[in-house]
Amino acid sequence: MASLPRKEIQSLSDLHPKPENVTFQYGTAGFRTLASVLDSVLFRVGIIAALRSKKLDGRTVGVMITASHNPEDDNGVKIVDPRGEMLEASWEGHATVLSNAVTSADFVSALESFVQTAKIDLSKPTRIVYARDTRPSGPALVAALEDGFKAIGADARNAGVTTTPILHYLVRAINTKGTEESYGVDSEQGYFEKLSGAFKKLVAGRPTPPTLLIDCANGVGAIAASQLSQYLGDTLPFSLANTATTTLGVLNKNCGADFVKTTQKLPPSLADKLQPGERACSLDGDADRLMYFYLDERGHFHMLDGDKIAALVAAFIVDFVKLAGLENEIKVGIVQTAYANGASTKYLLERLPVKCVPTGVKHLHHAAEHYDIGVYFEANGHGTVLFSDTTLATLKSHQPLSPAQSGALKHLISLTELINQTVGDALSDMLLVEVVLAHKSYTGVEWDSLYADLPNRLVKVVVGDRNTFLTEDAERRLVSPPGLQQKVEELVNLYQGGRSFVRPSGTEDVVRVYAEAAIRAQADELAFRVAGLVYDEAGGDAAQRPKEFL
Ligand SMILES: CC(=O)N[C@H]1[C@@H](OP(=O)(O)O)O[C@H](CO)[C@@H](O)[C@@H]1O
Ligand SMILES: [Mg+2]
Repeated sequence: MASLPRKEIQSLSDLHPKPENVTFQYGTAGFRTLASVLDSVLFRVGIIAALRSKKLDGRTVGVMITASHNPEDDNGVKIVDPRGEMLEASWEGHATVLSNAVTSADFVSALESFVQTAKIDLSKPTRIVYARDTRPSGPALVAALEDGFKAIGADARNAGVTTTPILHYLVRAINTKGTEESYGVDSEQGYFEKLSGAFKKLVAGRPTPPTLLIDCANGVGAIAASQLSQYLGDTLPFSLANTATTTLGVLNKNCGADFVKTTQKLPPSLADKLQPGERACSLDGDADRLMYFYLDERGHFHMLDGDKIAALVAAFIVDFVKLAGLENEIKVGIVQTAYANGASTKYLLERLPVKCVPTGVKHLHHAAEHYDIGVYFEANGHGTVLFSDTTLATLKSHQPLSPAQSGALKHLISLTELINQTVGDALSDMLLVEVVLAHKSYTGVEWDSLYADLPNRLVKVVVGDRNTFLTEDAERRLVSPPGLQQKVEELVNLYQGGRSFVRPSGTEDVVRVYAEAAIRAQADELAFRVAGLVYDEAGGDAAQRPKEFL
């Protein structure tokens, strides 16, 4: 039986000491915090990822260094499983424990006991592919990660600076290379060719759409989008904004998908670029989230978020399934979280099965796998469409009975290639939206009119210990602190069309309050009343109470 290279690990680990007084947690988005404290975490993740690969018989696992839409000074790291999916949940706990071992010696002992209890065969090979976004802290963190690889002797491929979804794509492409399930050529070029090739088939014969303005959040999406444009040629003209990937201090600042979703406003930098009647979209810092928006004829801003994308895309896919004569074989379903706008849930429920799951992509992804075609989107614009293996086989073997069926079938197959099924992918989703808009001859206005969003408000509440907040029913109800849920409901009942829920964030040290109601002023009032209630119940200091809380 091979054993861990104790000495190498310990001596390299000494170069990456764990900072005192910091407790790390592998949460919804992996490890994510201030970049300045993450050095030891990266070193250790190098080793943990290697063990994960060994545990999976040497299949390739991914490591992505990014803090997505969070501020530039943050960074983070997450491990990607062989099918391009998020790390299996049980390993999140192991990663947390290992990252918190105090000294190098403690870390090595913790590793040894983990290898034993998890029954990891150390003689297995190790394969890893890793990448980072454009954050200035990236290179140093990559170096720490590489020390981890070196310590355990991992065979690791550097995919450089790229988007999170491209890294997920690479993982799946590497692991399926040369098999029947081949996901594509395992290079960035392979990714761009796959997406652009499918897009061109789907829009063939249609007029060139008006130029799309893309806000790249000054992040890695700017690099990927500009590469993509070379593959698309004039099939989709776009112009890029917020592309300053090397300027300090601008990443995600007053721009990007999270800015648009949380402020429900046009990024100020686009004010002189977007004209009334035109559509645009924003990516986030690692290009896995997408928000669309447009200015109406009077210049008013309208947001088309993840819920609107889900509604647009799901209806389109359902139509093609019917046109292809497959409505009995292939059932389409939707997955949302409690943050989905109530109006979207109502609209979708009238047409399709809809499931609500807890926040976090892995929950949505797993639930979507239960449908033949599962469409999932978080309201914040992270989502994708999954085609089950059976569905893929059905699409391959189905014999169309008419030219119309044959055309629809071909389109469905192209959609399976256009959509990055490993994870939400802003660029792939953007092409998907553009395909639907082109087929339906929709502008932002027609798309927006599918349903009218209920006004809503999201508020953060800083509390002493967010872990005292526990929820049930896909986070829609609080079970602890005791009695609080009932008080929330009493407030909700005072508002027409009111809905509100309270849950601890998985990525920030806050409790989030969401509220919606039939009119804007009421949604705001309900949110701030519930926030005040939460603050007071959690023993918040009266002197520090935010003045907007009611
Ligand atoms: C309200 C909201 O947008 N929450 C986000 C946020 O999670 P929290 O657990 O709410 O902090 O970050 C997650 C990871 O990016 C994302 O999946 C989720 O949708
Ligand atoms: Mg992101």
